[in-house]
Amino acid sequence: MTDAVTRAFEALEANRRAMMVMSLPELFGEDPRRFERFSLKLGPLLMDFSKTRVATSTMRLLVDLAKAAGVEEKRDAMFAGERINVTENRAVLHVALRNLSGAPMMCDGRDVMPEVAAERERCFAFAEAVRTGALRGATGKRFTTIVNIGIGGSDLGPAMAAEALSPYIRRGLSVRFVSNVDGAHIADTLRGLDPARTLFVVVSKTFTTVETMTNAQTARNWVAQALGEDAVGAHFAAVSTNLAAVNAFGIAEAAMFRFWDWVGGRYSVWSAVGLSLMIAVGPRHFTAFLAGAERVDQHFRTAPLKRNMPVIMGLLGLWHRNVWSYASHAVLPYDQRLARLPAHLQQLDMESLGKGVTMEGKAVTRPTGPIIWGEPGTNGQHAFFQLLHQGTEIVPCDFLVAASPHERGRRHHDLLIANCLAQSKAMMKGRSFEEARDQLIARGMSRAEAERLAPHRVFPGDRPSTTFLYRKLDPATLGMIVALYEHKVFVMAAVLGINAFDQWGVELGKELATVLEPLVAGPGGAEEGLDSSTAGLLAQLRKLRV
Ligand SMILES: O=P(O)(O)OC[C@H]1O[C@H](O)[C@H](O)[C@@H](O)[C@@H]1O
Repeated sequence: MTDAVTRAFEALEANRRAMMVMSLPELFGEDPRRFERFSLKLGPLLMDFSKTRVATSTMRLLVDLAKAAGVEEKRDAMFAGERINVTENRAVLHVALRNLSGAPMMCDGRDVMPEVAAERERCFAFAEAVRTGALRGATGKRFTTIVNIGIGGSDLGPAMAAEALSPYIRRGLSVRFVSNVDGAHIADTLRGLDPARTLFVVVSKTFTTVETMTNAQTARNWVAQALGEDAVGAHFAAVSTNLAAVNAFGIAEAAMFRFWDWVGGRYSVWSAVGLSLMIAVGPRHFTAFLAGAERVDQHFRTAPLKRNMPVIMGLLGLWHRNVWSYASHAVLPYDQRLARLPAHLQQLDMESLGKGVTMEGKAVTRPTGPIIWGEPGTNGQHAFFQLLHQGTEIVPCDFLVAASPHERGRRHHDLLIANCLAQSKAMMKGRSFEEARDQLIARGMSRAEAERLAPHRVFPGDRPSTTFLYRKLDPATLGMIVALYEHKVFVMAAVLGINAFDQWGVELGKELATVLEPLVAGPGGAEEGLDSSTAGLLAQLRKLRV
């Protein structure tokens, strides 16, 4: 971390201390224009961060922090195709995948746009053929179910988006996702499916991931058993960067769709990794999804920092994580179809920001990414919101809600919105002891009893939240939301000086699993040298196994 960044953080620390004399309700009280001052609009989407504890001075200092850290230069380096993923020596160009303008994007001195466009066209043609029935299973029946086999970035993005866009899925088609190596997952996924009408899309950047390969093999056997070995080819497509491994699995080149090493797994839904989604919603809606993201990219590249939505999201993330020391961040979509958004953002944010060393390999001096978690409202209200309102941890929250639903009839949606607004208001405003007590007395309770109960009914308030309000959860808006969070993460990593694009932290467990698998499968007696916990668990496993 450079001296300039350290100084910018120190100035923010001082700002925090100064801010502590005023509560959020007081900030609202003193400035009737607080909402206008601390909200941003981008097309159909509004971001209201007036309920975070910031003043104009805070925002100025946060922008100074971004400048000191060279966020703009780093952003431009990403768009210019520089190898900013220094530990894997790769460029980071998922933005090229949604560059519908076709303007050149360079990687190693070459414009990648022609091959991006060509591969997208191949995917679209394949998707259309499945949708229209031009492409059928081995017995001549139309496909009615697409099963996406993948994990991590090869699962979460498309799974999240397919659920979010379910109103746009073609009638008569359904899409399922299987990821876990737990055999229960594929067993439950395949139950009730007709092999003759099922198309598998095996998605793996590396095509070596053990979960995906194991599930793909099981699916292959399932098809072969029902329809015969010769039928297998007609029921599989693959998405990967590893052509040789796809061939070795027996999937023909015509049914293989590729992407590039400059697309990180958690940033890959925009590529052929979105094939299942393309089949489900069709090329037109998928293009709208890309266009939403492209709109955010253009904004991220050109808007001044202080009015740049993903920049502000990232800076508020740093304000909360690094200046106020809040350890977690909740994503609360008041939009049931965004149920998998928290899981997608967990990978996006925690694999990107869960780092302990800087780009130069030195231990970081400040905390890095927060813990990301969440569930849709209103469900969460009846579960963990208790802690959000009265617990001792302060958790900054993102609320997301659409102005209009896809469904007819307004009652459900009016209730949904009212609840969303009520929660962020309650977090901000809280309820004092006196208010709680007087409320109880007004309901006819004795003063003594009211004073006994009131402490339990106090809400400290002053808890920060940001609300994203959008017209409707359509493909373009979903594209915007996902791209906003991607760039938010970019901004945080840029300031913290860490590499957002590698994930070495997932390797050790994989290596150890490879060593342990033969011990789990074997007859025992090979535990020598193992720690006593692992050895003890293996011994007990043998006793318990039926
Ligand atoms: O697409 P694949 O190569 O199968 O990788 C799937 C996932 O597994 C890895 O372990 C990484 O942690 C993820 O970033 C990646 O998305």
